[in-house]
Amino acid sequence: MKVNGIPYRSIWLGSDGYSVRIIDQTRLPHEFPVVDLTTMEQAATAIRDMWVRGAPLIGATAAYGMALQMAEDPSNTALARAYAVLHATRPTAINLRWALDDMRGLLAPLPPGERAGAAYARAAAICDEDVEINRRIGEHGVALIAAIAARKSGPVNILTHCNAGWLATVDWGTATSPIYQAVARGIDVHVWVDETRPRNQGAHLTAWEMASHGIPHHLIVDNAGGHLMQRGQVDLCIVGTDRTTANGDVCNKIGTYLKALAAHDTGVPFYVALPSPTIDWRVHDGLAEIPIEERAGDEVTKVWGRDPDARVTQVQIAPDATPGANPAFDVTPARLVTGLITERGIAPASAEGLAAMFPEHAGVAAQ
Ligand SMILES: CSC[C@H]1O[C@H](OP(=O)(O)O)[C@H](O)[C@@H]1O
Repeated sequence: MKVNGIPYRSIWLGSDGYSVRIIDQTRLPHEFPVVDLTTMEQAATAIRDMWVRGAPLIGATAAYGMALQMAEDPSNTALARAYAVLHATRPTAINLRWALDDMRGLLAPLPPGERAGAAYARAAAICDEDVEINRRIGEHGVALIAAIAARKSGPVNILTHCNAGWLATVDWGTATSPIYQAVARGIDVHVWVDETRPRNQGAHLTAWEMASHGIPHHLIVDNAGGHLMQRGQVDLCIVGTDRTTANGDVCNKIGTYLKALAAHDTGVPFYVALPSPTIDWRVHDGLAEIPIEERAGDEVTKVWGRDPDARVTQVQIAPDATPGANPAFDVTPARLVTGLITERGIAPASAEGLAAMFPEHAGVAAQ
């Protein structure tokens, strides 16, 4: 997307043809630092410490992490170590394993001398594929927004949780792609942006995306969504996902389940924007099988922001003696999901719905 009129992706190859450039998202919205990754270990750090985050972008960064390793040392030992180090960075987003399996499957059979070139080419292709997938998600999802706009006066009020924007992907975003495409078509929208404690990806990232794009929006506390739904102030919920099971259970940022419960109770449509690499076809019970990342407690007891002297700093909001508990994701059962907006169309949140949309995976899902 454009930033001050300049088109950006969230990850791109440096002009040297070797380094990988990213935006350090931990510094947004107050700074926009572009960082050069030059080693696999730096790519792992970027994922683990959430300089980059969002399932598709995590996968893309891991793919380039493998390429950086192959450029430095294309041996079988280095390939295995790169897979292990990158895979250990974060446990929940399936795109990480998907990308690493894709890269290892490509590279392992190749002679070491051919691995670096193949790795960079495949990492670039994964990025391009993500952009096209998200563009298509937008094309399918915008119809939902247009249908609401056709039957109401005033803006279509959309609630989203965390950041499933272009910053969470290579471009367009998943949950935001229908919003961007609605705006491009002149549809009047307004976005309720959940701040999304404790990392505040909504406040720091989604609000920044909406403001940068001139899209009307308000930042709200996570606990306000149900209240707004009860009062008819939310027409549609669209969220992202980090891993969706073969039967449509959706793992996403902590707090998503509570929004889905409120939407179900108030009759607000609750859609999940779902690129197919985020489907884990081997999993059928999200609650039982999806690993939920536990992050540091101080992400709960401390918060980042800009002080009156314009310094980006961290302050403590709880007593010294108070530990934080910090599950980073939750699982929304398929029964609470109105539909899954994929790059091929909108599917019911069910095994049948996903198998019909992606018949080539039906065999794996049936196991
Ligand atoms: C398009 S995936 C976005 C997804 O990723 C976020 O998690 P995190 O920021 O921790 O990587 C969040 O769950 C978003 O919905």
